[in-house]
Amino acid sequence: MRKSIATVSVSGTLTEKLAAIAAAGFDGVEIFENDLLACPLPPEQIRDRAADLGLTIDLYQPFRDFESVPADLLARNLRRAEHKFRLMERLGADLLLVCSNVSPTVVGGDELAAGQLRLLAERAAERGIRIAYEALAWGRHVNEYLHAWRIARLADHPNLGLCLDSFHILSRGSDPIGIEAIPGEKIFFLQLADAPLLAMDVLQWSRHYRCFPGQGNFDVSGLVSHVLNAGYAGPLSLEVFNDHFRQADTRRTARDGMRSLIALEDTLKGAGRAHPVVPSGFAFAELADGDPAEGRRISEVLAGLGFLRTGTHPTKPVELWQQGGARLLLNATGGDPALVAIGLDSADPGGAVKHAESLLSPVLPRERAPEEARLDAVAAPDGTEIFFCDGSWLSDFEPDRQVPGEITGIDHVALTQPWHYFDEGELFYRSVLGLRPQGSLELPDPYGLLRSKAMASPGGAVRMVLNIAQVGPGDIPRQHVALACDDLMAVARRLRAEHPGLLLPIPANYYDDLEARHEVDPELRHLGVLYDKDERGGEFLHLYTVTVGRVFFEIVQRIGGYEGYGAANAPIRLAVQHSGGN
Ligand SMILES: O=C(O)c1ccc(O)c(O)c1
Ligand SMILES: [Mg+2]
Repeated sequence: MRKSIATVSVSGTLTEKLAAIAAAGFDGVEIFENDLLACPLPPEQIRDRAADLGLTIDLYQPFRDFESVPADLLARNLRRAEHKFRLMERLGADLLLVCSNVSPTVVGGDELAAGQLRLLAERAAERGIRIAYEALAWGRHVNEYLHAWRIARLADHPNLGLCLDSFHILSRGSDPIGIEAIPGEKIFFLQLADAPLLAMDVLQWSRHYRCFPGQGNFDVSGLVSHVLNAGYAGPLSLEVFNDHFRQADTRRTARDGMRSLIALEDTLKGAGRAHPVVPSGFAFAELADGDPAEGRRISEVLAGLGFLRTGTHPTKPVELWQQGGARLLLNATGGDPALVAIGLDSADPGGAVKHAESLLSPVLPRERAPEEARLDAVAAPDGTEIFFCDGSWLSDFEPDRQVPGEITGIDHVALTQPWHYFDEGELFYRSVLGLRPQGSLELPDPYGLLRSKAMASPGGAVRMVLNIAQVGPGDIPRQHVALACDDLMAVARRLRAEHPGLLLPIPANYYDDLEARHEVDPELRHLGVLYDKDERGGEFLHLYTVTVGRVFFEIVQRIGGYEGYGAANAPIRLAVQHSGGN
């Protein structure tokens, strides 16, 4: 299908927007009026610029507060419309979006609205222009798409049809099945936006929190399938009002929008089928283990946790450390200790990279000696390298040894996202890796708020937590690797006895509160182990190490089907980390 985007969805000036939208591979644009008003170019040059870039101008918008008005206002509104029609001729646009009236001066009655829209459509028809009528979710009288359709049907003019906007429909909880009763040729335009579920005024929700399909909680692809069943053949057009997008890099946002439409098409094509390349587990996590300023190295922490160095790469300064099913690569190429890459077990690494590439992810070049294992990798939006592994990579690290120990594997990794690319990260991990969102949270931090989203593969073999930290002066964005074990109390006892300096200290006040809420083993307090319990009785025991560079480790034990991440305890950790408990 043709792909379009409203210029309001990305940052920049109109000419920057057009260039970025074309570079991202869109076929067309909706020109948002404010972008045009602020542009120094005359409409003819904007038209030529778009054409040179290979973009069609699919829609001009919005035309506000037109219908259901008293007679004197109608005359003024028609005059206003004539001006916009002339502008559209100069711009080479033949579809005008008219959104439902939000003004308190509206006079009610479908007959009146239909009659006035019919007049507008007649005037438009004289110039070969069509009108797409859109029910804004906060429209004064018309705020449901089926109401807009009843009025358009009453008006009964070939140049009057509907603009359907997924946000307005889904934010009100309207059932999109009704779209199938609208003749496809009367749906003149389809605008797509997703949004997180928020309990707030719908206008504020729409103007600040929309996001690209796949980044929020709406079933946008389900809505699109109803629109296609109705016989709609126009473009899929993104229309997103988002405070972060307005500040983010123009080209990057446009590319992300394109990724969301490609993923949406994949979902429509593969409806009901499993994701093609969902990973089956963590092959490894790779950490840069340079010389940290404070002297401690990740390797010391790993040794304390019971890991053994089992191999060294033949040509690169990379060591393999193992314990149980957990494999960590330490890369001594310099830089502050940080989590730089994740290896995922994949049945088809080549296919996984192709899939990632089809979703516009940069494929990483790998310089490798001819005898080394083939590695397929792409870059995630946060810069983390994602490797797809079929097991052959381990042969680089002969001899591969079994290291029995308390740790059984990698439970999850927590990555810090740049704040203005948080939604991009979620879409990447959902579409490229087939992870499913498990929920999002906002957690108090002594100096701000931590926004966090958890995602997991079906079955939970791969779990990731994406955080955006508000980083204050002197703070570092932290990442962590959570290691699974079967007996956390035993691990804690040993660490407390042998390496007490590796453990993050937990305040006594936490245990006073914990003991008020749950009947817990008093030993938790003595060992500094944190505890959580879910509504279904699942339990979670965990502890944290101190931070080295940007990285710390968590050790976790899941009991009774616990699916969370101990979010209730994260604010305690953040406060201790901030207060120099490291
Ligand atoms: O927020 C608005 O005013 C607005 C304008 C035009 C649209 O298409 C829309 O969905 C919302
Ligand atoms: Mg809209």
